[in-house]
Amino acid sequence: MKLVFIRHGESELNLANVFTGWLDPKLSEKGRKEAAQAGKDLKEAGIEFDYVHTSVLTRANQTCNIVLENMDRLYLPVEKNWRLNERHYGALQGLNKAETAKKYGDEQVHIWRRSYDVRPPQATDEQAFDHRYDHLDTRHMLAGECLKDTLARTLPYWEDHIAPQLKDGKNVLVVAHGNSLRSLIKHIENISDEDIMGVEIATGEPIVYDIDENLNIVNKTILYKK
Ligand SMILES: O=C(O)[C@@H](CO)OP(=O)(O)O
Repeated sequence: MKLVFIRHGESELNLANVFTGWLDPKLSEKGRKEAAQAGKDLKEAGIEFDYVHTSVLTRANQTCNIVLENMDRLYLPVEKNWRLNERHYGALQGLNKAETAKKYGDEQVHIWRRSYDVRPPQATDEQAFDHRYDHLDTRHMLAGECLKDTLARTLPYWEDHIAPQLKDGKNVLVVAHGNSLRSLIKHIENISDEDIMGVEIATGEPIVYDIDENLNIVNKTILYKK
């Protein structure tokens, strides 16, 4: 079976070097091109999907549509779920990364960005959750996550939605975010808490796994043409 992860194309806030998390920017022009290229590369590689999963954030939804359009597969079923959202960046959301590093130091910002279990400062509930999360009990949700927290809410989605489809012999595409994908990669590749700090995911590059029926990874390739 094939399992493919794609981080959304560059967003307007990636371009502006702003902590994004659950903020909802659109793709930049470069981001739209990256998504189109990813779709073309997947088509050229002859990969067919049975199911598609994405978050409830615009940059991932746009990427998903552009990828499927370029594969001539817009008809595929797509499931959208908040559990695949980017890691919630708490009170850092909306701040410029370089300015924040000047204020708090590079080391502190690196810890907030890449440590496995240090949370960023929490946002207030009003800042943290917009109307699309009204159906969830946000009182019990974190308004600022470390990667460990992100994994705690992506893992149930993996176990209940994605893994059963792979076990059933289906090919699955997941279009999500740098850190929601890092959390899933940590899980499926069994990466240590320390080593995951060094794992970076590029925008718009399909990560293609061949998976056996026990969900072991047989092969991993990254498709890119820049
Ligand atoms: O701002 C964010 O939400 C993420 C992804 O763009 O940034 P970082 O590289 O710090 O994980």
